[in-house]
Amino acid sequence: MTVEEFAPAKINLTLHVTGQRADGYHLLDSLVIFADVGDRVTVSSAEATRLTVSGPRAAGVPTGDGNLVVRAARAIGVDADIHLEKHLPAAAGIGGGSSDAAATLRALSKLSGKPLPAMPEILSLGADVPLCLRRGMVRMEGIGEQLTDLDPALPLRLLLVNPGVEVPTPLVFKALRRKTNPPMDWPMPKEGWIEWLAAQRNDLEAPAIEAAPVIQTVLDALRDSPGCQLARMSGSGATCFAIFKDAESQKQALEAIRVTHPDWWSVACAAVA
Ligand SMILES: C[C@](O)(CO)[C@H](O)COP(=O)(O)OP(=O)(O)OC[C@H]1O[C@@H](n2ccc(N)nc2=O)[C@H](O)[C@@H]1O
Ligand SMILES: Nc1ncnc2c1ncn2[C@@H]1O[C@H](COP(=O)(O)OP(=O)(O)OP(=O)(O)O)[C@@H](O)[C@H]1O
Repeated sequence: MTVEEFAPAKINLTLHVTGQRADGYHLLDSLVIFADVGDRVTVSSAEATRLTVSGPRAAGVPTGDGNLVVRAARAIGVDADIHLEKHLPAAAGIGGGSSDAAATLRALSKLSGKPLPAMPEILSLGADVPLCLRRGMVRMEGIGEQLTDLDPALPLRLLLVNPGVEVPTPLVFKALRRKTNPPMDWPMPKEGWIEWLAAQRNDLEAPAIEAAPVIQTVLDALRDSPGCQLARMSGSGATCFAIFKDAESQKQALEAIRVTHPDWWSVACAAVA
């Protein structure tokens, strides 16, 4: 038996850092959606766990214990042949490894009939792993363990753009100067949602730009694109997202960015329900 699971990119539409715990982990308030672009995890029963990786973004992805997919298989306690088809850039703020781990847990749970591990174990795989088991639009609080499912995401027309620099998450959190910042304005409104979103923040954007100034170049390119309603960095970067007013402006912006920056990873996508 073979089970296949999609591992979508997660997009932090907002990421407010509201405090820091004694163990160093930061308290977050984040609005998250999932994109219809992502990796693919396929599992089949085996005597011992073995991981193979292919796909356009496979280069440099670990195939041993360093891969979150293998750690996820250990956590649920199911041996399998696992194949990871990698489409998302790594260390990019769109949850590549975390989403792969979540997809692996789901796939191995279906394959074996075993339930998913409990929250503390899932969280220990990575602060984003519990989040990546969800779909739709989610509010994430705590260090990533407090999750509230919201109404399904609006049919957003998005671009994701990554300039090809890997920004390690710990480095960006460390570079954040003010650890206590206001949470999101809540509740979020149904009318004037884009304006509300524009008034929220990603507190990791400034420290990530300090580490990798090209992120500002990405944001400028997106904001200068006709029809762009909002552009912001996702997670700890360097991937940025932009929301477009219609399909035509989304398409034109993608074409223009691919011409001016053929070395950047850029895709058009929508939110998955
Ligand atoms: C920035 C986000 O992507 C937002 O969704 C996540 O909070 C990061 O999630 P993640 O990559 O799964 O994070 P982990 O692998 O658990 O942690 C990597 C490192 O990020 C920092 N970290 C992560 C999450 C958090 N709430 N506070 C932190 O300070 C810690 O230095 C930690 O050592
Ligand atoms: N399945 C995986 N895919 C990509 N990288 C992985 C994977 N498992 C482990 N890694 C390692 O984890 C590091 C971080 O990659 P990942 O794609 O998880 O990024 P991230 O930006 O930290 O995600 P997040 O949005 O959760 O912060 C990589 O440099 C890589 O060495």
